[in-house]
Order: sequence, then structure tokens, then C-alpha cells
Amino acid sequence: MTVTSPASTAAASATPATRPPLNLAVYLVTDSGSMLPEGKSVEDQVKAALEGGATLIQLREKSLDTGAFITRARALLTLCRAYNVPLLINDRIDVALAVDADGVHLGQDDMDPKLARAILGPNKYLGVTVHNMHDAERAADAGADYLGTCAIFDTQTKKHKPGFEPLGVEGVKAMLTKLAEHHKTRALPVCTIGGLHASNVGAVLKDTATKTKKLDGVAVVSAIMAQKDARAATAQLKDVVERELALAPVYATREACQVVSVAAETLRKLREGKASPLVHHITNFVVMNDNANAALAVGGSPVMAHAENEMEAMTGIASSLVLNVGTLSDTWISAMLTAGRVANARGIPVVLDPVGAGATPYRLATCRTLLSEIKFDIIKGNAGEIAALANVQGVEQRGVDSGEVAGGEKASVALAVALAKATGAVVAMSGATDYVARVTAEGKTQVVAVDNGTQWLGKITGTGCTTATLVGCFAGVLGKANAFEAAVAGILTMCVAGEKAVALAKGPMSFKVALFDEFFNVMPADLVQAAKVRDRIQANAD
Ligand SMILES: Cc1ncc(COP(=O)(O)OP(=O)(O)O)c(N)n1
Ligand SMILES: Cc1ncsc1CCOP(=O)(O)O
Repeated sequence: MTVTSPASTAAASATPATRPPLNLAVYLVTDSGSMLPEGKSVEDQVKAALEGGATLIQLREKSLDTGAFITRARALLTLCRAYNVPLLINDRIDVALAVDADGVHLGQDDMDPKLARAILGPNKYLGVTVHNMHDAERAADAGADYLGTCAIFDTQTKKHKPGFEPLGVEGVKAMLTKLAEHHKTRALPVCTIGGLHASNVGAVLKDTATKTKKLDGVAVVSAIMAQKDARAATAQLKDVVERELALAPVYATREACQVVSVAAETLRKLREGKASPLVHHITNFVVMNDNANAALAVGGSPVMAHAENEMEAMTGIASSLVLNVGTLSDTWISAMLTAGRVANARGIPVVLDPVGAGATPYRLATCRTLLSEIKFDIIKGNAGEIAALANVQGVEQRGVDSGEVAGGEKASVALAVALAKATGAVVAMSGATDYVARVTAEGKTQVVAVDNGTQWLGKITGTGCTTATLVGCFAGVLGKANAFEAAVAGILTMCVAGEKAVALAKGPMSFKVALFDEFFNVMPADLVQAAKVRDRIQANAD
């Protein structure tokens, strides 16, 4: 047995910035046995798979001598480099290090992943096969970059230990649910393997997806290695996988869960009477009474006051201030400016609801004056209002109602971020999906999307203004430093209460009654359970 000397020096190793990106979507695990079509080598099949769009390659050799293993690894590495696709080595850390591959994949009978990580260093990928949560936590603790479940279906390709039962779709789904629930494993990408091919991966990806976590890809052996046209087989797989991955949104990541848990914890304080923020509103005639009732129902203490002479005293004792330009007059504007200055001077969070901002020059000019004189912590508006303030054309404003943003999520996110950048405020933009955007102290944009809600919220007047009230209640508890979390909490509370109310509604008025009951009834656990909050979408806007 000959052992070839290491191919490259440590200095040439890829760093996280330069190494090929880890993408589990179409993950080819090789096999050099009898499944290879006549006349095809492992190298031929891997090359074809890369041409067809494979996103990750694992060299798996169970009986090759070390020297031959290294020779093959080196050949595959050259191929993978040409496609900027990582090459991982199954089981053998020595081979991975010898050729400077991008990492290893280990099973439960292989080296302890912690030890493997120590040997590999931080810049190599480490994947671990997991059978249960215990394995998954151990892998996460060791610094694994991804998890592969044990086999989902029976396969001829791997001989399992006696008694091994494939997980099945329900088993993988259950594992994803548990992975999403644990802070250590929540953010780790996951793939599955075993008996997968183009005609079942779509259903597998769809049927294993949970609200909080879905598979990031599929690993296959025979579906590519045994195919005469491995390139076409890979392309077909990729087509199905990409279509399915794009369809199901994922609602669980570390950051998204954190904002949801802050919302739930703050609602708990309100529910238990541990916080009862005095929310000073200068708001419009249409919603004044409803907003006061909504604030009361969630556990806040509303006050509606707009006489300029009492602003100093009233805003001065408030926990938060909500300014709503829905039914303006010059005297109200003057009162708003005074209240806003008092709030700013005392560190009280201020929410702006720029109702119908683009509808008339008077409203727009008023909003601009308010924005130049008052530092707002949160601006909550529909797309038309946000576009008017951000000076962005093309979003229709009909009175106080708004059209959709043309250009989908990317354009919506860009719009919310534009206003957040221009004003320094957290921007909460309502719509079928609500977006909350901010620029962090470090200058990074952060955006979350809330997919909750119901069309019924658009069938009664003033729900947008009431959302600002709820945001004001949360901001009154959480303070200026947590304006982002307060905005998400207010929106989520409105949306989840709306979803619960629909079941009880016969028409708009019974919906309204049910909605206000749900402001009172909605519990922290309801928010956590119902939340469809997505994050990591800021890249679209940058
Ligand atoms: C992506 C991926 N998932 C699972 C496995 C199986 O790993 P393991 O349990 O270590 O079994 P062997 O591959 O060593 O037979 C894998 N290799 N890749
Ligand atoms: C390596 C491995 N681990 C679990 S199943 C399996 C083989 C999967 O092969 P195939 O994709 O041909 O079913």
C-alpha cells in the first residue's frame, strides 16, 4: 500500500471567506462499486454531476487502500474546484487533510466529532449523521456545519446494522421539529439520505417541512452514480429540489425566534399586570375609542389627549407616545410637535402612524415636519405611506389605503429599509406580509417578515391605527432600546388575534368584536405557536 504525500500546505487552505459555499441542495455521495454504469468511473460520474448542478460532493470509499483513496480524492478535488463546489471525505480525516479537501462527513461509529473538529480546525466543513436529538446536540456542540439524518427509506446501497429501521417521512419530520425547538440545533442545515431519486424528493421535501424547519437538501448515491446520464439525472434532481425549497418558507432561525420570544415574554408581563404602560395617543377621531379599548384589552393604559396645553404634563408621565396623522388640524400638529419634543427629551419611545401620508400635500408636509422635528423610534405604515415618506414612486395610495409594492418581497424589503436608513427609525410596513426593518448600531440592516394575519383585518376600519397602538403598548414596556422587538410584537399580536378571531366571525362586525376579545385573550403561547416570522431576508435589500 503506497501513501502519497500531502498535496498542499496549510497556508493554501481555504478560509471561510474563500472556501466554496456549503449548499446541501443536491448532495452527491459517491460509490465505486458495481452500481457504476459500464465504462463509467467515479471521476466520470462526479464530473457529470457537477455539470448537472450538484452542490456538494462526498467521496465515500469503504474498501479502497489509503493511497488509491488519496489519488481519487485529489482527482475529485480538482474537478470540484473547477465548479467551486466543496469536496468532503467520508469517515477519513487523514485523507481529507492529506489532500486539503473541504471537510469530512462522519457517522456515529466514526471519530468523536469534537475530536474531529479539533483536528480539522475551524475552516473545514464537518457534517455528522444523526439518528436522534442526542446525536444532533453532540454534533452541534462539536461545531458541526450541517447534519445528515440517517436513512429515510430503505436502500440497497448501504448495509445497515441489524434492527435498523429507516426514519420514514414522519421520522424526519419529527426530527426537524425537535431540531427547531433546540437553540443549539435550530440554525444547523439538514439533509436526508436513502432511497431518494427525482420522483420522490419533491414529496419528501414537502412532506417533511414543518412550520419551523425544513430540509436544506437531499443526499443521493444511486440516483446519480448508477445513471448512464448522470448529468441529466442531477439536473432533474436539482430542478425538483430547487422548486420545492423555494416554495416552503422557513419560520425558524435564531434571530426570528428571539423576537418572537421577546414578544411572548412582554405579552406575559402585560397579561400578569407586571407592566401597564401609559400610552399617550394623539390619534384620529375614527379610531380613538377603538384604540383605547385595544390598549386596555392587551393590558396597557391608554390616554387620548391632544390639547397642547397639557402635552408637557401628559407626555411627561407616559411610557410611550403614538402620533397618528389621520384627522389633522393645525392645532393638533402643534400639539404633536410639543408632545414629540417632550418624549424625546425624556427618552420616551415615539411611534409615528403616517396615515394616508401620500394622499394629500398637507399630510405629507406634516409628516415631513414631524420627522424633521421629532426623533421617531418606530414608523408604522402601509406600503403607500412608507413609499410617500421615503420619496419612492410607484406605490398607489388611495386615501388611507395602499396598493401593493411592485417587485415582490425584494422591492418591499428595499422600501422599508430605505425609510429605516433615511430616518434611523424602525420601520414596520404592513401588508399581506408585514416587514419590520431597522439599521443596527453597527450599521447593518435587519429585516424580519411576518406572514401571519388575515384578509379580514382589511374589512374593518382602523386596524392599521390599532396596530400602532399595540406597538405603542409594547414599546412602552420594552423601551427605546428594543423598538425593533416592540414593532414585531405589536404586529404579531394584531395578526395572531386576527387569525383567532376569523373562526368566530360571521361578518365584519362580529369579526371586530371577536378581534377585540382576542386582544384580551391571546396568550404568550399563542404567539409562539402561531408565529410565522422569517428573518435573514435583509440580503435582498442590500
Ligand atoms: C450526507 C450523508 N448522510 C448520511 C451518511 C451516512 O453516514 P454514516 O452513518 O457514517 O454511514 P457511512 O456513509 O459511513 O456508511 C453519509 N455518508 N452522508
Ligand atoms: C450512505 C448512506 N447512508 C444512509 S443511506 C445511504 C446510502 C444511500 O444510497 P441511495 O441514495 O442509493 O439510496
